[in-house]
This record gives sequence, structure tokens and C-alpha cells, in this order.
Amino acid sequence: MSQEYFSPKGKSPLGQEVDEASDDVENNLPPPTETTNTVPTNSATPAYLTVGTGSTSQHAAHLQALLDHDSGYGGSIAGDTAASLNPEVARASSQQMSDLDRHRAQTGAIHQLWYNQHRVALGRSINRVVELLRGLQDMNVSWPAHYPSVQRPDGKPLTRAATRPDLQHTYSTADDFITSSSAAPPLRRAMTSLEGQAEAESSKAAENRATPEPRLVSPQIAQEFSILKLDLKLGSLHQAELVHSLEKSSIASLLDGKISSSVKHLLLLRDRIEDTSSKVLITGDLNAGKSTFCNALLRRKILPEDQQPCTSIFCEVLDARENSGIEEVHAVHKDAHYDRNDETTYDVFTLQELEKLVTDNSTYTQCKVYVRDVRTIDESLLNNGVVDIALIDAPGLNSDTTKTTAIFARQEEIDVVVFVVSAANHFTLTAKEFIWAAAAEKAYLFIVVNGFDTIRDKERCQKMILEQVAKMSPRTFKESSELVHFVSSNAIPMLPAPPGGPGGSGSGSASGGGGGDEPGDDDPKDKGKGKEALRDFSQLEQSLRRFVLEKRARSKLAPAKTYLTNILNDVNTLATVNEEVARSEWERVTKELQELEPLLESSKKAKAEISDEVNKTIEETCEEIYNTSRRTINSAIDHAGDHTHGVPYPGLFYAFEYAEDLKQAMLSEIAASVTTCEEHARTQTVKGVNAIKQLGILHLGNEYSDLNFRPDVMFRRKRDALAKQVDIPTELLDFVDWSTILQRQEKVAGTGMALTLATAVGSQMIGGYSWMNHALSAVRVMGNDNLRRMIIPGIVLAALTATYYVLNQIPQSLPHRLNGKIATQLAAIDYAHVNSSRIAGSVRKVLRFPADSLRVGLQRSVEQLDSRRDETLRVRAESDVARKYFSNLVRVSDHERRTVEAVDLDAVPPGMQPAGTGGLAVGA
Ligand SMILES: Nc1nc2c(ncn2[C@@H]2O[C@H](COP(=O)(O)OP(=O)(O)OP(=O)(O)O)[C@@H](O)[C@H]2O)c(=O)[nH]1
Repeated sequence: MSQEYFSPKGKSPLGQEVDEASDDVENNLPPPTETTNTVPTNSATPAYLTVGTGSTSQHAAHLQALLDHDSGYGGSIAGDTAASLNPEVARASSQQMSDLDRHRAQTGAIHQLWYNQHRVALGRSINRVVELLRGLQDMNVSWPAHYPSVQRPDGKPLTRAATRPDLQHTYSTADDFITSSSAAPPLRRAMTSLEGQAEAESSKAAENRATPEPRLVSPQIAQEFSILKLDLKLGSLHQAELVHSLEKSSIASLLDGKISSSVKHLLLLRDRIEDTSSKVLITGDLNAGKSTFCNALLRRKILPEDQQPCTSIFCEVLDARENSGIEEVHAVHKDAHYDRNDETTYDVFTLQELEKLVTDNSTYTQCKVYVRDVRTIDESLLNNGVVDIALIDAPGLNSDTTKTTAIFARQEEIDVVVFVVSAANHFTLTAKEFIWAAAAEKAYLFIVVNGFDTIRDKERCQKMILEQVAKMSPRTFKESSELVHFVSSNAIPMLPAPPGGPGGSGSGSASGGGGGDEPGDDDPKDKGKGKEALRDFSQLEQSLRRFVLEKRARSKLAPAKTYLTNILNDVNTLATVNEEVARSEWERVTKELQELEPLLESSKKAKAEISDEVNKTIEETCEEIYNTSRRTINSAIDHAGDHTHGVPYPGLFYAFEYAEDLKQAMLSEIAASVTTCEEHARTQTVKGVNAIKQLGILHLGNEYSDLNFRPDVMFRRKRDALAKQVDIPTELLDFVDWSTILQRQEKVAGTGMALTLATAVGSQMIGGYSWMNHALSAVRVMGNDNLRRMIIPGIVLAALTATYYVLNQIPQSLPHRLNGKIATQLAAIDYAHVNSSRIAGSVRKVLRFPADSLRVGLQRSVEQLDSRRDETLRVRAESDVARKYFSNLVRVSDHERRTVEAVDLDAVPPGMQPAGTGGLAVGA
């Protein structure tokens, strides 16, 4: 306990000098009219009230109440220890103090209540935002969230006149967005097809489609996003190139990663605001005096100071009470998660070994330095009785460490970032970069301009530094009197170290310059400077204490509030964009569906109708071809014997050859009729194919695949050769055309005996009965003798005549005779039917190809329309869910954002006076 180190005589641990310094400082205060201090200086009121240029009793009471209430140390005494420990003084003011105590307790309670309200409000907001983000993550899986894209492929920014739906940078707020979206063309997902494009597109299909233009955050929108902004500074690729190269799925997974880390961050923030400890990160340029500043805060030389860069690891200075009161160093192993109760995660060193430890950074990345703060709870930062504070001395910023420190600073457990800058060097580029980054994360920075003792023109230095601060962190500048301090850390005298502890030899720091007992300090000029430096430093300490303690709502809750506001802004922007996209997609697919439904119905109907029509066409064509072929072939068979086919009759001796030639000619003629039928069938087939093709083009358009029909290939195999295989042997009787002869005989009967005889002779050959009757009647007419004399020559004559006649009739009779035989044989094999069927069959086969193709095409078209409708329905359902989800998200995130914004951390708790710049201490 710090009280342990109080002088038994009631002296300050600093000795008389401190009292003097305080007195001197008080003497330097402006007249009471300017800074009303109603608290008597000899009261038990903290002596720090006398430090600075002015304060009010309310603020003193406020801080004291805060300390009393929060610390549980009751009316702990601060500042002027001589006065505070004087029992006389305490007794004299006991009555007055009891009122003051009550007031303090009251204001403390109010403050605590006020703080708790804010803490609970932000804690609940964090829970709700985590839920929102998890919901968004789920949604991002089923409906990959759209990142607005306004970047044109040609790099030119979009104008309002641009036809493509876009997002303008004016969409920074929901209201702006709505206004601009009403004027601008509707937003679309970059992957969404434009209006008029027939095909519906699902998220999945969209994923697979090539990205026509970047879908990522445009430079403008990128400005809008702070947390969900996708970090594209990867590799050597230029950001624009990277944007172009990313697919929707990649963006979705990048966003998912961002949301996950944001949820993690929020959970840590929640833990953090529930936690009563506070961490102060002390960072700055190399050799700016960070370690010296830390030591000055502790009033002990704990951390090594050197003119050359020496701090290479993060040193976290904690109250030794957190380590069972033991002062030691825990050097945390690389990659190990520090656990004080697990000694395998660290090595233990003494405080004296710290110097060696911080300069050797090969083994450890950070160390925990447990020290006993020798100061009182109202002076001490570590041992303040309210919250557990840890000071973290970071390595100096350089190109290697800046990123690490920036990451460190961004950690949610860092409540306050104290930036130490050398008064001589001002802000370096690295320092500026760091502050810019940190200012985005932490609402306020605490800036310590160190080494002020080395500056001659102090005013100019202050002016220049403040100008720089204004540019880098306007909010910090606005409260510069509280947040920007010009000090000389090495001028702060060290207190005696607690028994067994190092540092605090009672002298100033190594470089001297400050108070202490060192020789030379007797110089009144130096003494004056030392007191001035001490006063400035005390003011800094008070501000820092206020910043960490009194305003811990701000320092502790502000990061949570800032982060919540930022993430809710991002979520709101993202939700607004996606609601628009989902709505326009829903409208598009709904319209598309209205066109698709009747198209599908008519396609189905057309498919059935066309199928019937094509079947009918095929059947009719084939029937016509069959009938025509059969008629033609039959006719050819019937009339094959009507003429000699140009075959010359070579005479009796070649009658058999003649018959053979004739037969072939007749068969050829019949075969030719088959070819004619095939020709006809070919022509009809071409017509049929064309008719089907027309139907295909009409109903399927370009999708109808032409089968490249070649009519010349039809009927290549001569199946009609069958006719040539007809075997008809020529017989003698074939040469006699009995029917002709009989006709003739009937015409000439009774007119010539010779003919009658010849006929009779001939009839003998067939043994006809009627001829006998004729012969008997002739015998009766001529008498037996005459008959006997005539009979022989008559018979000869008749025979000769008949032979002559028959031989003469061959060219006329043979074709008929042969034709009859051929017809009989062809009828036996059903030649006409077989060929007609074959031809019609071929035609059917040929026509079936385009018909089947048409049917398949129509079926495919119906199926495609069907699946397009299903897909469109799916997209509509998806976008409907997305539309409702994002519209709700817009509302909820906006409401939540307002709830968070309503948590006014800067406001003064009700019933309490403002504790700002006019507070306990006025800045330098
Ligand atoms: N004149 C003067 N010198 C100072 C002041 N503060 C620190 N120094 C000196 O500056 C040098 C560097 O101080 P450190 O505290 O080691 O600086 P640091 O920023 O911790 O250094 P690294 O952590 O190594 O970057 C030391 O020699 C200090 O004595 C100051 O206010 N005035």
C-alpha cells in the first residue's frame, strides 16, 4: 500500500521539496477571482487541487467522491500530505468534511450509476450487434451480400446520367441513399443481369458467371466503410487490379472473415467494458523518452533509459499487488499466452535484470513488470484505488515496430494511448501515420510532448505542435488543454524505492535536469525551472488520472461506443445497398416470371401440337408414297407386255434369245418404275424434311439443330434387284399365244377350210371336242372319197399355215405371254407391295430424324423453360427473403445506432458539474 511509504512525520514521500513545490505552484496561481477555489487549502481536501492554474470545489469533490466511492478506501487523503495527515486540521474541519463526504458519496454514487447505465447500455448493444452480425453472416452464405460497385471499367466515375445502376458516394447515410436511389436507376447486384435479359440468375449461377465489372467497394464507398472495409492491399497487385480479379464468392468469404473478426472484437470489447482494469499504452518515436516518462509516472527508475534506442519489447508495468505483492519481471515466452499462474508461459527475473531483458528481444516478445507504486492512491496511477491500471511501455516506432504497435494499440484492452513525442523533433512521418490510424480507433489520444526543457522558444514549439495535432486528431486538439501536455520527464525526482526494490534513489533521472537532491540544484534558476517542470508534470498526471479514472467512462466505454457506431454504420450502409439490390432483383425476377409462365404454358401446348402435326405429316407422306409407288409398280407390271421395249425380233432361229432379251427389258422396265417411285419418294421426303425444319425454326429458333439431310443418299442400296432374280424359263408354248389364235379363229371360222383344218389340226394337239364335230360335218358335206383325197394335203397345208401363223405371231404374242408369267411370279412375291413398303419405310425413317430432333428440341426447350422458371422462382424466393432481411437490418441497425449514439459519454452525469477543461487542473 502506498500509505506504507508515508513519512511518519506526515511529510510527503517527496520530502520538503514537494511541499515547497506545491506551495510555490499555488503561489503562482492566478488570483482567486479567476479560479474560484472554495475549498480551504488547509482542509483535508487533496493538495492536488492546488496544482494547476485553477479548479473548482465541485470538481475536487467530484473526483474525491469518485475515488471514495469507487476505491473503497473511504476518505483517502491526497496531495498535500502534510496538511492531510495533520489531525488538528482534520478535526477542525470534521464537521465541514462530513457534509463534504456526504456530497462526495452522493456524487460518487451518481457517477457510478451513470457509468453503469452506459456500460450496461453498451453491453446490451454489443450483444444485439453480435446477433445482427451472426445473422448477416448466415445470410451472406445463402445470399452473398453485395458490395457496391461504381467503378467503371474505364476508370471514369459514374454520373447521374449513367444508365447502369450504381451507387454514388452520396450514399453515405441512409437518407442520402434513399434520396439518391430514387433519382438514380435501381441498384443491382453486380452479378445480376440487366432488365430485359431473359434468363433468371440465382446466386449460385451468379457466382459462376464471369464478373463483368468490379463488384467491390469503390473508392467512394470504401470511404464509407470503416470496419467491414475489405483490406485489399495484398501482394504487389494494385488495388484496382485486385478488385477486378475478385469473384463474388471470394468477396463473400472476405466479408465473412471481416464479420467474424468483428464479432470477436465485439466480444472482447464486451469483456473489456465489464472488466475493471484499464491499460495505458505508452508509445512514440524512438528515443522520445517513453521509458523516462513511465518512470516519472512511477517516480521510480524501473524501465531502462538510454540515449540510444533500447526498448525492444513491450513492457507492461502492473501493480505488484496483482502478483501477491512481489516485485519481479515475468518475461513471456514467444507464442505463449501469458498466465501468471502457469510458470511455463514465462521466466521470472528481478527488476534489476529488466535492462538486460528489454535490450535482448530474441527470446521474449513482452514482459510483465510488477512494481509497488510508492505513491499515495490519489497520486498514483497504478495504485489508484479505483481501477487496476497497467502501463505498457512500447518499443520506439520505426518501420519494423510501427505495425506491431499499431496492432497493439488497436487491441480492445487498450483504453488509452499515450503518445510521447520529442519536443525537439516534433511528429515524424511514422508518428503521424500511427496517430492517424489510432485516431480512427480511439476517440481521444493523450499526447505527451517530452523534453520540453530542451526548447528555448517554448511558445513557438507549443503552437507548432498543437497545429500538427489539430490536423491529425481534431478531437484531441479540441481538448488539448486536457490531452496535450508539454513536459520534461527527466526532471521528475525519483522517490526512495520500497525496501528491496530498485530505482527511486531519490534523485532525478539519469539525464538530470529536474529536481532532486543533486548538487547544483541549489541554483535558484535551476530550482525555479525544476519546480515549473514538476508543476507541468503534475498537471499531466492529474489529466491522465482524470482521463483514465474520472473519465474512464469515456476512455473505457468510448472505444466500445466508437466501434459500435462504426460497425452499425457499416452494417446499415451494407444493408441499405443490399435491400435495394434484393428489391430490384425481386422486381426483375417477378417481371421475368410473368413473362416466363405463359411462355412455358404455350411451349408445352406447342410441343404436344407440333408432335401430332409432325406425326400426321409423316404418316400422310408415307401413305401417299406407298400408294403412288404401288400403283406405279403395278401399272408397270401390267403394261410391261404391251410392247417389245425396242427389242428387235431376230427371227425364228433366235426366238429363245429374243424371249430372254424381252424378259430382261420387261424386268428393267418394272425396275425403272421402282426407281421412279424412289425419285418421287425422295422429292416428297425433301418436302417433308423442310416442313419439319420450318416448324423447328419457328418454334425453337436458333436452338433447332439442322441435321444436314442428304436426299441423294436415300435408296442407295438397290433392293429392287429382286426383280432381276425372278426366274422365268422360256418354254415353247410361250411362243404361242393361244388367246390370240383363238380370237383369230373365231373371226375367220367358216370362211376358209384350210384355216379350219389348220385349226382342226391344231386342235388335235389339244384334243378339243368341238373340232371333231366340225370334221364330221365336213365329211358329210364333201363325201368320204373327196375327203380321203383332200385330207392329207389339207392337213399338211393346215399344219404349215398354222406353223407359219404361230411363228409369225411370236413378236406379238411373246411379250404378253412373258408378261403374264412375270406378273404371276411378281404377284407371288408381292413385289409391288414389298417395294412400296420399303420406299415408304425409308421415307418414314428419314423423316423421323428431324421429327425426333424437333421433338427432343421442343422437350428440351420446355425443360429449359421449366428449370428457368424453377430457378427464377428460387431467385425470387431468395431475393424476397433477402429483401425482407435487409430491410429489417436497415431498420434494426439504424435503431441500434441511435441507441448507441444516445449513450453520451461526454455528457456530465446529472447533478454533477462539468469536469472538463475548467476542472481540477488546467492544461499547460
Ligand atoms: N533533456 C531531456 N532528456 C530526456 C527527457 N526524457 C528523456 N530524456 C532522455 O532521452 C533519452 C531516451 O530516453 P528513453 O526514455 O530511453 O527513450 P525511449 O523513448 O524509451 O527510447 P526507446 O524506447 O528505446 O525508443 C534518455 O537519455 C533520456 O535521459 C527530457 O524530458 N528531457
